[in-house]
Amino acid sequence: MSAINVRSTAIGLGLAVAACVAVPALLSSYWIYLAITAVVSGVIMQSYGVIVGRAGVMSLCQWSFAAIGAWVVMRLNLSDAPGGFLLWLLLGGLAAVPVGVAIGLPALRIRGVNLAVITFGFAVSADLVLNVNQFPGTSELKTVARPSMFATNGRYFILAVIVFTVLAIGLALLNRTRLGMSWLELRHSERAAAAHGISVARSKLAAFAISAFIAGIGGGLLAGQLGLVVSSNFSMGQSLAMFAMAILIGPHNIEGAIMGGVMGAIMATIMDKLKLPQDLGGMLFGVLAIFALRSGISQTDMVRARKRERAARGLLDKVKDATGPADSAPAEATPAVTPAVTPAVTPAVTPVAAAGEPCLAVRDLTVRFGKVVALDSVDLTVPAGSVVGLIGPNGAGKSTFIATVTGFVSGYEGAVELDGRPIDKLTPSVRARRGLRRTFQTTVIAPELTQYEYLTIGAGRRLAKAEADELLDFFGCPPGEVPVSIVDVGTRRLLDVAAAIAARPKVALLDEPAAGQSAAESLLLGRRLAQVPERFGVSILLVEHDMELVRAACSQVTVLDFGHVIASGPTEAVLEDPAVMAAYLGTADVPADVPADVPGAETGAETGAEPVAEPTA
Ligand SMILES: Nc1ncnc2c1ncn2[C@@H]1O[C@H](COP(=O)(O)OP(=O)(O)OP(=O)(O)O)[C@@H](O)[C@H]1O
Repeated sequence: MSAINVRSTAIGLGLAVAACVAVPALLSSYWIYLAITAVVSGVIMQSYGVIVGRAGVMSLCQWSFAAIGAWVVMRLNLSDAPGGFLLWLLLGGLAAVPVGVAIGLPALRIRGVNLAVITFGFAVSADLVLNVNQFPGTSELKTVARPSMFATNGRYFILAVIVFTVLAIGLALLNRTRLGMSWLELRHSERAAAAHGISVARSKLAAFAISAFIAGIGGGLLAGQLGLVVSSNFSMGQSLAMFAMAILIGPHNIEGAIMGGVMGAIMATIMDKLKLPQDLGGMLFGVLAIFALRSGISQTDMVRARKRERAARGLLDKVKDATGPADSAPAEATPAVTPAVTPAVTPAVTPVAAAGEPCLAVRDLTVRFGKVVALDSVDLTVPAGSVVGLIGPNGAGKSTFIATVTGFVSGYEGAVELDGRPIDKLTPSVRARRGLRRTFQTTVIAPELTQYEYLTIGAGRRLAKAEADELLDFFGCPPGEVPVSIVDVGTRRLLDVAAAIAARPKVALLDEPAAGQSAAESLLLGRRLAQVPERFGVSILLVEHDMELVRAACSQVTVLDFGHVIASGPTEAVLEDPAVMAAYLGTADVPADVPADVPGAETGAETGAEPVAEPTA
């Protein structure tokens, strides 16, 4: 499921070999030199691909990392250090890593444009330092000694292609790991990443470190190409133009890195031939990049998404044909839950408390937002092997309860215990890894992921295809290859629930998972959720407004009103309690199965966005 695409890799390798044969044999020395420039720029583009394209961090200082690589290579060359050029290249890349991590540290607290300003500041400082201090060897005119095998420009082109290819394969493998996929999730929502147990800090620092390493290698290659480098080779203008190009093209896709490299090399030549100032090229990319930023998607992402969606639509049509018109039967005709798969084959991954024992125990929980007391001394227990409902009118404090228990709201009073152990001091990502997963009222899933990939992120481990298929079938999601971009909002919520369950946590806290579903789909989901503890070994705390769903899923219900628990106990008894109906529905005369999202205005409470602080992971 997460293996590297063999066909694309074989085609890519074939093209690389063809270029290595054709370029030195067929092109004049001028064009060979330009081809080297394109490949070296392509290497540096790959560093933008990691930090800007995948992790979504606005880094404007990749050329400064490249300068560090070049500096190390030239320094080692000047002192005739042992090991030769290839070792120096590696050391140049490694030397950029601690600087990348240091620049990444502010990124743990700062985002977006503010972070761009910090990286810009570093690039400007590096520019100043390089202007004052020459690169080693420039005053002695000691040019970099290339390896004898790659001494000529034709041969050096081959070396550059080898380095580019090795990095591209390494990144393709990395992108399929949890770390690589976590970058995509970070780009879309740090909260969602933390809820999946991803350490936001570690992922961001890793992105900075790896991108700095690649840029450092690129800088070292440039030093080998030019023999001697000067500060203007790593100017701010260059950095900005490459950044703009990265936004526009999307160098996290291999074709984007190649196109970026080629355009970077050719643009300078075209400007030269047209006798136009070089900065004009950078400005042109800058303008185009603004359009890319506005649309939120790079050119290569757009092309890839269209291709993938076309293929997935075919797959969806096939599934529709296979299942026939039964799927489009009226909502009322929906039968009792009939999962299309064989009964549970996958045992729970995390050991859970014995059935009936408290798995999640919350005591005396009080949360204040200024003068608003969102939760007031709330006690709630989720016994192992059960589905517990948490209901109440809009603004009662349900989402705040989930956010607090999962660590997204700090500074609360009370105690939260998971499997008998206090977790109050833990960050959201650590709580998630301990076995507490949550979904959000507003689902944010990176649209470029397939459902399989999203489940893998949620699971936090390699997921067998059969296991992923079982989960998707169980929750009624389309086939796993279908990209999230063409999945409707209601199904994305189900996918989110499936991803939470895929982790086999001790408890999954689901915040209105049925929003966007029809009444029949919602009822079906309720019946499915009721099976989850036995089938997947996961207990559930369910926040919902749909009383039919709550009846179908929950054995116990706790009712909140203005942050207070007003009732708690077996579902039917609680839902028929006149005090609950009065509080929840506004009148005891209204039947309990009327959807309860209507009278929220009676409380005068705010609804909507997730009331949480930024994750502290
Ligand atoms: N970040 C915040 N700052 C200030 N007040 C907040 C914040 N988050 C929540 N509140 C308030 O806390 C109370 C509980 O809100 P919460 O969103 O938890 O209710 P809810 O029961 O989940 O509502 P809904 O059913 O509409 O989702 C509300 O009065 C809300 O306005």
